[in-house]
Amino acid sequence: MAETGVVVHADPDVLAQAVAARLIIKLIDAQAERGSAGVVLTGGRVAAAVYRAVRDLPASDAVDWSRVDVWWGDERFLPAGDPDRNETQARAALLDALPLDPARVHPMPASDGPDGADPEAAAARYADTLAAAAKPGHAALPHFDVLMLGVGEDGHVASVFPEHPVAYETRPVSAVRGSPKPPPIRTTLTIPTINTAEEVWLVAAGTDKSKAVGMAMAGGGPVQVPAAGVHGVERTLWLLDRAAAAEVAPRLRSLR
Ligand SMILES: O=C1O[C@H](COP(=O)(O)O)[C@@H](O)[C@H](O)[C@H]1O
Repeated sequence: MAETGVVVHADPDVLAQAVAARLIIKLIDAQAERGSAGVVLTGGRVAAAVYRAVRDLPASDAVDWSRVDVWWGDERFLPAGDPDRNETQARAALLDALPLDPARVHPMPASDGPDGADPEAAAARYADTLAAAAKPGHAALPHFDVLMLGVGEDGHVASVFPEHPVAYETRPVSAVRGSPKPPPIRTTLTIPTINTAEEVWLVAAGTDKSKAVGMAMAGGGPVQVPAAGVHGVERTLWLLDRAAAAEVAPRLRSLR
């Protein structure tokens, strides 16, 4: 049975360091077990801090980065290189410093990419990219060892926003129009796709996240609080700082 864990760290810096260390170990273990590793990145402030911490931790040399597949959970549909793209942020904070195999880095298409400014076509293209990396005989998705998510103040994860049509989407990847958080057009893995990951880590820091985290952990509805609807096949981990954990019931805080 899949387990759920909650780990609360003192502050955002300690949280970023701890998540970075955990990620390095997870990738090392995945490579020892399967020969390669697949990670799904997220965007946002805490994610950027985690990426910088991975870059700066000497233990990251123990990962064979040439055998890591890098995917994204969501993307702001903007031109390549735009500073607001999650890809741009991850490259600047971490990826540019790693000896990755460029063929194994899979950003979501940009708005000046092969499909132009058509996010539905970009989402379909990303679904095809995922399917092409799937193991024969498996569903049309590759193996995700770990999928990281930030948590929005409104409870969104990736670009699945509360009460938005994307919260009901069953295709693997979706365009998002009318996002309540700028920019308005995005692409995202959908909840059913997120929930195929071996481990899902929800990483949140700060008081502004405490309400959403508290509601998600208290069993909020997945359409009203998308963070409540995600889970890993083997493990779901809530990785929080004290401020973000402020509204988590004490009995849930001790889950391991
Ligand atoms: O727009 C987005 O926001 C969320 C949360 O970001 P944060 O800065 O509040 O931590 C992020 O998880 C998502 O990937 C991104 O597109």
